[in-house]
Amino acid sequence: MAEEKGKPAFDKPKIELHVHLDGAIQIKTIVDVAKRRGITLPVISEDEMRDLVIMHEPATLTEFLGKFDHYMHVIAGDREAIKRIAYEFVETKAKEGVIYAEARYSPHLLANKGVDPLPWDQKPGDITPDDVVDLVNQGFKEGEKAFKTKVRSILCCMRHMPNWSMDVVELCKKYRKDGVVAIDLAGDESLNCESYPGHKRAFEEAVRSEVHRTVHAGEVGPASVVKEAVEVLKAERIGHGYHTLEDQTLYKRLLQQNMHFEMCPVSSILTGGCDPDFTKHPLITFKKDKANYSLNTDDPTIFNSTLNSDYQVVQKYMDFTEEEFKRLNINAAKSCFLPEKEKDQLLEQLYESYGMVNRTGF
Ligand SMILES: O=c1[nH]cnc2c1ncn2[C@@H]1O[C@H](CO)[C@@H](O)[C@H]1O
Repeated sequence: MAEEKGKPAFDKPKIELHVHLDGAIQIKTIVDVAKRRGITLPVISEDEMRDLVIMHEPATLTEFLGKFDHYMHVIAGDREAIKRIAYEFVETKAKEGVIYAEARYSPHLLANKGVDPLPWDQKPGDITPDDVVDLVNQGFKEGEKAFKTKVRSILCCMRHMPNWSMDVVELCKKYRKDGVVAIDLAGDESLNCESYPGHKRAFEEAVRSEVHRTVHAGEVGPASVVKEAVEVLKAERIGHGYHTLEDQTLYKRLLQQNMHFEMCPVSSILTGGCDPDFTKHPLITFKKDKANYSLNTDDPTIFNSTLNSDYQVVQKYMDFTEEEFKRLNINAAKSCFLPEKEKDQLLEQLYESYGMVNRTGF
């Protein structure tokens, strides 16, 4: 899904709330780091590597998650690489006109010490999940200085690794005043929490310590996963949530509660979450109902996309207007996990650049 040429669909400041740091790594960086570390990749050139990593056709979430296996071992366990991907992330977002982003990742999946089992068949090293958070913070801070885009982290628990989740919430608490704004649950949502109490306990601790919460739910899985995210894990935002529409009672209740849905249109097709016909996309219903949602890239490396691709798709196939783009970005700012004062400043910045004197109705 290459970016279409021409003028950006919405050439104004934007907010992005759902993007995986490890799904937003430049292919060039992967190839460079592999060379420096003497890691052999399955292919040689940057073009071949891109071809291997990107999804060309709609597939399944499981096939999509398999794409990370091609390159995570290159970045994991390497200080310079972890810092570099964070710094370059800020640069990319600044170029896309994003003034504030919440980037998510699993600190465990980038570590090579203090994580059981060690991911990606790595040799043991000296980078713990805590070190990973610190390195990403350094990259984001240097990036913010250079490119003026603010980025904060959301730390992911992984559905298939419930024994990591307590660590994740503890890291959220430790870094709450230093770059980390929330906890997430990512990975294969067919594994529910009833059978994985580790996540439930971590999210209970998040509630107790006032750590913000978002959960991947209803992306490819049924509405019951969304229900569980809201009722059991006390999610304040839903990652994706397309399949919420299959339970109209739940959908109406969440509309009433003004629940925020982090929508990723390009992603939703390629992961098999939604019908490939964009003109039938659930987002059209969310828009009609004036729901609270944002537009996001999710994993731009693997979808070969930019934030503009997502804006272009909804403009072209779902009749999104400039007014709707403004409305959804204001909703994103209102639903972001920054402290209230910083959130107000962000909103002011949007109102001003959108030329909105009358702020009612949004
Ligand atoms: O769309 C998605 N749905 C569920 N899990 C995802 C998605 N994109 C990425 N990840 C998973 O989240 C981890 C941390 O960033 C990634 O390594 C990947 O396994």
